[in-house]
Amino acid sequence: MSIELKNLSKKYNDKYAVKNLDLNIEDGKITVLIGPSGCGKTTTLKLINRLIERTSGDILFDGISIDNIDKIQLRRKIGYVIQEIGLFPHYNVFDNIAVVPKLLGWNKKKIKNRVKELINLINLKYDEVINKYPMELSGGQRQRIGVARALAADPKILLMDEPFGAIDPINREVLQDVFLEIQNKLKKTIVFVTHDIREAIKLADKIAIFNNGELVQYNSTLNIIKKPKNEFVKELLGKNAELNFLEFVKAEKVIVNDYKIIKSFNEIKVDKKSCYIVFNEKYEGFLTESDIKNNNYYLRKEYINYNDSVLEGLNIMFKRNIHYLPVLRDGRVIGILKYDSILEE
Ligand SMILES: Nc1ncnc2c1ncn2[C@@H]1O[C@H](COP(=O)(O)OP(=O)(O)OP(=O)(O)O)[C@@H](O)[C@H]1O
Repeated sequence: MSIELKNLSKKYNDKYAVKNLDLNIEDGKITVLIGPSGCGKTTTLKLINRLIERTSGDILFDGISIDNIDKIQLRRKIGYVIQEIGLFPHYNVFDNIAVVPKLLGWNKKKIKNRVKELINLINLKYDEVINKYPMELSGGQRQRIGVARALAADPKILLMDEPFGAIDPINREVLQDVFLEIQNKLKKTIVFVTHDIREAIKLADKIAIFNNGELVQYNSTLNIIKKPKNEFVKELLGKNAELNFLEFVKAEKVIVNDYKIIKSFNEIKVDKKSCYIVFNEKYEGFLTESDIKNNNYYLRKEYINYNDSVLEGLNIMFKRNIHYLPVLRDGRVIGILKYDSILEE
């Protein structure tokens, strides 16, 4: 479900918390809102969820104004995850996740199946956690339960306000990876607030940079890194933005399809593909255009997985002195990393 913010403003007394905000949040993508404290990120999330009312402008969901959507209907379409998650301390994990399905009047069997499915999705073991109370869980586990709870009624939109902010750096990385896996499967429309530029680079399809209630720049992660609009954006990105990008962004985000899959060498034609991938039941290896020109039909075996970082891919390329690298997901080729075009869009 897409969300369009149109000339949206929110004033408290005489001061703008959000000012003349135009933002098209794409369906099925992760949009990250980032900026200094007090710049209006949380206010924007609350406006979308109608926890607070706007002063002026409009918010459209798949083209329909928020004024024409029933508040309860709207909330059902939206899951909300916050930093100190707010799990109910006297409910066990099962009851915490089941809050919304129970409100919706689902039957017991449907609720149990859904809770099981969600525990599986967030990579926890059902029997180990299901009867525990929030205080018996680690911070990371609590946060996962919070995500499961927000997803319980299968909302189309997920609003996440610094959901991993209070987690230590190592567990944070794990949670981010789990989160990306979940998004890969579910393709929700996600608006994610963070302070942490590394987190933004890792998770975002698009980044919206805020300052003083106003939108400074909105673009794909790579375009922002390549063309920061002004000094403020440059400073926010920091010195190592390109390196962060290579380190944190998953290979699948920068693949190209400039390759051909073949079952035998007979299928090789001079059709200007940069790379031929030999694939029978499973991946066997690849040849590059120059291998073919040089009559070198010795299959190269390297590849990386879709969720490895681009930097890992580059590492292999440097070591093996190659410019291409097949990217696999569940044993299938989903594209190639191409040295020349990694930082292109
Ligand atoms: N209920 C309120 N009453 C008055 N002012 C408010 C209220 N809520 C927010 N503000 C002000 O609106 C501005 C934007 O706040 P908001 O919480 O959206 O910022 P933020 O970018 O999420 O900050 P942080 O990263 O610190 O959470 C701030 O100046 C804040 O003080």
